[in-house]
Amino acid sequence: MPHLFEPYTLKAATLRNRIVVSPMCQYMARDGVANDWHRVHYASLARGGAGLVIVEATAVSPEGRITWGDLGLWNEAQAQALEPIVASIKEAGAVPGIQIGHAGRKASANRPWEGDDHIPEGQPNAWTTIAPSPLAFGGGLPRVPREMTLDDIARVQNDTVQTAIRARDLGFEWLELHMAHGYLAQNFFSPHSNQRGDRYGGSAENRARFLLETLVAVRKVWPEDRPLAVRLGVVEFDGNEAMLDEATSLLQHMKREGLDFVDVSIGFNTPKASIPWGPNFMAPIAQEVRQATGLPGTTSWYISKPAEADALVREDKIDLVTLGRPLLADPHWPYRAAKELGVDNPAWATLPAPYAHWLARYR
Ligand SMILES: C=C(C(=O)O)c1ccccc1
Repeated sequence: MPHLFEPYTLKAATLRNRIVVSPMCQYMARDGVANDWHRVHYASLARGGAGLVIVEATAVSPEGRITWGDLGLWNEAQAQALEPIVASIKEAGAVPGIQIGHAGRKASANRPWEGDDHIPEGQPNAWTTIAPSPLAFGGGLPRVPREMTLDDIARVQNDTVQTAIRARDLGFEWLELHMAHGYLAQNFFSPHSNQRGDRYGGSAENRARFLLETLVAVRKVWPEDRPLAVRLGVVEFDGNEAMLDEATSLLQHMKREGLDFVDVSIGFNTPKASIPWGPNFMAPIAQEVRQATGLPGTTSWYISKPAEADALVREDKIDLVTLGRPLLADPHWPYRAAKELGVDNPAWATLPAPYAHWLARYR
């Protein structure tokens, strides 16, 4: 059996294979409420055969959205709208996961295909952005965020806990805290965006404090038998070589506090980064982080070929393969990979009966 199609168990979650649908913002919500777009989107991805489907970055509060089209889980109407999505993912045989977070200084933006930039201040659908320090990201995101008070920090951490409780009660079985990609948690962790003089800024330990406190608070409400993960930007590709060591130290501490799994990603916290895009380019970094922390993990970015994805697992670089765009292009990528890798009965190994029956028949 190819390693990519071996089951994977972590705590009480068992994935039918090593393929993960990356949380990918759809920006199609209104007031944070999921709709038919999301129901079809997630059911299709789950029916395509992935082992774990992680629902896109879901905001813990209104000002925590990247754009006005982001999903939210700060109220009961949003929770109710997610119920059928959890059910359809499970019904298709995949594990339902969700990523939650706060956009920090990248918030209050237009949807990527409508500018990918900050909504001009004063426009009716713009809102005040908050972050550790009054430092703008730059480029198309020039707004200077309001510096968070200690009360703001406590509120956002409580918002995150309340969202985790709603996700728990909805039946999500895998929770990922979004601590990457230039959003709020990354804003605290990175010197590019955190120049606070209090206990949340300065040293690496202080810059990690918000992230660690949030992990500890969520762990207290997230069931012990359900995996708790973080997606963390461990490199910035901006010449700051210390960041990987700081991230590794943080993850080691998080593991001691109950973190179960890490999704190794990129900081995306400065427009000056020089990212070495290329096939599977994050895999060696993910392997290094897994070895240094003892955490199981995954990564994504430029992973697209079934044989290469299988090799990443076989060579113990990553435990799970997280795919984004290849699954948008082809939600049945798992079926195609199963065929290519020689899995017996590839249709029945990946697809629901109404599809598998016809694909396996008349061969
Ligand atoms: C919308 C993103 C997310 O939700 O993490 C994102 C941000 C930066 C790069 C890739 C994806």
